[in-house]
Amino acid sequence: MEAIRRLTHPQGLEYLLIDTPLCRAEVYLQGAQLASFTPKGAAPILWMSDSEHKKPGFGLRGGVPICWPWFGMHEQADHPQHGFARKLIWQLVDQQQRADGSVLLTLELPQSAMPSQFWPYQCKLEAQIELGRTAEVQLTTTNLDQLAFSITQALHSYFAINDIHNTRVHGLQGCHYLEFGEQKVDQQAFVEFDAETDRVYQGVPLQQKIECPNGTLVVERSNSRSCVLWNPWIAKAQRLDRFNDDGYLDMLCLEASNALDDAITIEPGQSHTLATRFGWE
Ligand SMILES: O=P(O)(O)OC[C@H]1O[C@@H](O)[C@H](O)[C@@H](O)[C@@H]1O
Repeated sequence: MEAIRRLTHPQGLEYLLIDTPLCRAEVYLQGAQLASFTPKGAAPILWMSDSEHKKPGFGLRGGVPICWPWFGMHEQADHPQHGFARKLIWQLVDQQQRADGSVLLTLELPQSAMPSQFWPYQCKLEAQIELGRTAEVQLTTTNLDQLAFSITQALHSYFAINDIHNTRVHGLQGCHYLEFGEQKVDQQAFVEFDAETDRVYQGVPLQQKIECPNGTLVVERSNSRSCVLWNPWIAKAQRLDRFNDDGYLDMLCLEASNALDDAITIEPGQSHTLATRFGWE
């Protein structure tokens, strides 16, 4: 069987199915979205909502959505939450199987697909997804305009932690975060969960570990000044589309971001690459 196959989901979205001695993964062209990733012989690393219908035009609720060129709500109400890149069709521009058994995919969001009412700048947006025993997603923004522009962004990873009541996140002790409008500091050695959690940590170390019953996930970020920790808990799970009421029990988002005040300004001719890498320890 070929290691990389291009398939079409029954609802119409095209995706790549990667099956190598190292891992099995799916990457949707919509949003350049890594939708599943399982190292061979190990538990799945990424979570996908059981009620996700995968219809074109909806961001997939799971895997690693790419939030770009802004993260979260925009100050202008008609701008979609988390930007537009996650709902558009990207192009596969390169695929490689490397000597070490890993696969490297390169996808690009064509400028012509970018809605000019939200994004008047000329730029190149490229995602590289490397799939081996670990996975890495890199998002490179290159300014091809005459003017500088600023972005916020996130690689919004949904991790399959199999029991939120028995999950701890390490690597955030002493870090400042903003949650529901309040500035706080994490005092404990680890974060545990017993309520809705929606935090933007700023100036955090570049590695966190998520300890859950399936094992310990190591999550690394680069060129990421902030990270987001999100679990909707009971009431928000009930409000969310394409999210089962009990979906909050086995997912946790730990997102590589440049969010809020951490906007990145990119000068003409310059590039910026945000990346995250994750795998079982
Ligand atoms: O429903 P969306 O647009 O995919 O967003 C999901 C969540 O994404 C998180 O990153 C935000 O911190 C949450 O506030 C938000 O609810």
